[in-house]
Amino acid sequence: MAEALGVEGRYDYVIVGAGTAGCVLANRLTEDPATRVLLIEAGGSDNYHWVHIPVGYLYCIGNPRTDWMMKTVAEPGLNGRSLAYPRGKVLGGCTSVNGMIYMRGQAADYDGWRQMGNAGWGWDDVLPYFRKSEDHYAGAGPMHGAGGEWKVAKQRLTWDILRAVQEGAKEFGIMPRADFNDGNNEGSGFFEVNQRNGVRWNAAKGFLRPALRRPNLRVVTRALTERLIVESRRVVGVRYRRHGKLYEVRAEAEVLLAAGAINSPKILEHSGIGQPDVLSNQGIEVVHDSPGVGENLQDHLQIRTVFRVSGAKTLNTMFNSPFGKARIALQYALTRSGPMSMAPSQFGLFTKSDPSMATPDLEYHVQPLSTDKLGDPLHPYPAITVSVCNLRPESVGSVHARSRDPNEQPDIRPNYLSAHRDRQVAVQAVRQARQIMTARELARYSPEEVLPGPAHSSDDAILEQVGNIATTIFHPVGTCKMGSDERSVVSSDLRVHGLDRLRVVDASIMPRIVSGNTASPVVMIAEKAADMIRKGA
Ligand SMILES: Cc1cc2nc3c(=O)[nH]c(=O)nc-3n(C[C@H](O)[C@H](O)[C@H](O)COP(=O)(O)OP(=O)(O)OC[C@H]3O[C@@H](n4cnc5c(N)ncnc54)[C@H](O)[C@@H]3O)c2cc1C
Repeated sequence: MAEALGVEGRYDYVIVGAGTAGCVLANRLTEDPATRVLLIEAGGSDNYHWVHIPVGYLYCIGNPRTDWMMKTVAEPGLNGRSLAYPRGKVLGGCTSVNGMIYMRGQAADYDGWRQMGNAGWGWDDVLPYFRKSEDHYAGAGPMHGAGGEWKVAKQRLTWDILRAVQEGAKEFGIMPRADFNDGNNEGSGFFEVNQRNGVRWNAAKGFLRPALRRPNLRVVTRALTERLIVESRRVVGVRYRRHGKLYEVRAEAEVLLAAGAINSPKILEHSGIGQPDVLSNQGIEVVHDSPGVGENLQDHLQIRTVFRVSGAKTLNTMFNSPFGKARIALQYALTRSGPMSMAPSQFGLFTKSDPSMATPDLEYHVQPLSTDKLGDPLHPYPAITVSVCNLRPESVGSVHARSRDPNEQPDIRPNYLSAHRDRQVAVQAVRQARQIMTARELARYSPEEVLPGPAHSSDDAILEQVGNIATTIFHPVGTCKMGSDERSVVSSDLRVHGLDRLRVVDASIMPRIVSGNTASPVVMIAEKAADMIRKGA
C-alpha cells in the first residue's frame, strides 16, 4: 500500500548525517546566507551528560541512546568472534562517543592518495584544511591553526606508569616526539585531545552549534534517511522517516551523503546504487551500477595486551574502591580534571614492525587501566593495557545491505587478519609490546603479562591468542573510495561517478586508511569538500 508522503520544503543542499563530516559541512555551507541547507540525523540531540564528560565514552558505546549498536559478522581471523562495532548515533556522530585523540596520520598517507590519481589530496594540499578548522592550545604555527572550531587541548592528567613506559621505550630506540601531527608521527608522547577545559569537544559543539542561529540552516533529528531519490541519473532529494512518517525533501543543488563508512554505502545500496548482484540478491532494483559501493572496508585492529604492575597507581585500583570513586567524581566536579577528564588512551607510541620501513606501521595506545575485554569491569589489581594496531593493514573487507529494510543493520565483514602479512605484523607487534615492557626503567613495577599471557610464545600460539583478544579500534573507512578505477565510487571532487548532484563526504571516501586515528582526517575531508562545493568545483 502506498504511504502518504510529507513534503519537506526545498533546499539547496540536503546533508544526510549530522556526524563528524555533516556538522562541518552544515557550518561551512550556511556561511553564505543565500544557501539553504537541511541536515538530517537519525540520532537525537547530544544533550546527554555522558557525551560531554570524557570518561562517559565508556557509557556511550554500547548504549542505544548514542550508539547504532552494530556488530560485525563472525570473523574467521578472530576465531569466529563477532565484534561490537560502535558508531555514534547522535548529533556529532562518532565525535560524541570517540576517544577524542587528535591525530592526522602521516604525510605519506595523503601523498599516497595523490599518487593513486587523486589530485589535490597530497599532504601539502590537505594541511591548510587541517589548519583551517583547528584551535590548537599552543597557538598558530606552520603546522597548526588557531581560532578555528576544532579545539585541540593538552590532557589534564599524567600517570607515573605511563611516563615510565615513555622512558623505557627509549631503551629500544623509540624517542619522545614533540608533535604527532606534523606529518611524521614516529616516536612517543602524550596524545592531544579534542576537549576544552576538561570537557569533550565534539563536532556538534564545534561546528553545528554556532551555525544553528542561522536562518538558512534547518536540522531534523531522529530522522532515518531510507534512500536517495534518483531521477534519470540525477539525485534530486532524499526520503526519510521520522516518528513513523515518511518525508520527501528536494535538493536543488546537491545531496551530500555524510552517514559514515558503514551507513553511507548502505544508503547508496538502498537507493539502488551499488553492485547489481548484491542489490538483486536483496530484491533492490538496480538504478546505477557502481561495483565499489561497500567494498574496500579497512579498519585498524587493536591487540590489547595487558600487564599487571606493582607499586603503580592505575585507574583499576582507584575505580575499584568506593572512596577512590568518590574522590574522582569530586575532583572532576571541582576542577574538571582527574580521571573523569580522561581520554581512554593517553599515551601513544608509533613504531615500525620492521626497521626497514619508511614510516611507522604500528600505533600503541597505552592506557593506565585494564579489562579482560572492552566493556568488561576493570581488573581488581593495578595493570596497564598496551594496545597495538597495524596502521596499514592489507586485509580488506566489505559492508553490504542485508535486506531491503532500511532499519536492518548491514553485514559488516572486516576480514581482519585475512592477509598473510597482517598476521605476521600482529605477531611482531605482540613481541614488540612484550619487549618494551622488559625495559630496565619499568623493572621497579615488576610488570607481569596477563594478556595474551607469557605461555603463548610461538608464532602460532601468539596468533591464536590475537584471534581471541583483538578487537576494532573503531576506524572503518574506504567503503565509497575516491579514485578513478572501476572500484572507485567517487572522484577526487567527491562526486559519485556516473550520477549528477550527489557527493559522499565522510570516512568512506578514504582510498587507503590513514596511519593514525580517523576523526580529524574526516574533519579535514569535510573542510575541503565544503570549499570545493562553495567554489563550484
Ligand atoms: C568508540 C570510538 C572511538 C574512537 N576514537 C577515536 C579517537 O580517539 N580519535 C579519532 O581520531 N578517531 C576516533 N574514532 C573514529 C572517528 O571518530 C570516526 O572515524 C569519525 O568520527 C567518523 O566520521 P564520519 O563523519 O565519517 O561518520 P560519523 O561521525 O559516524 O557520522 C555519521 C552520522 O550519520 C548519521 N547517520 C547514519 N545513517 C543515517 C541515516 N540513515 N539517516 C540519518 N542519519 C544517519 C549517524 O547517526 C552519524 O551521526 C573513534 C570512533 C569510535 C566509534
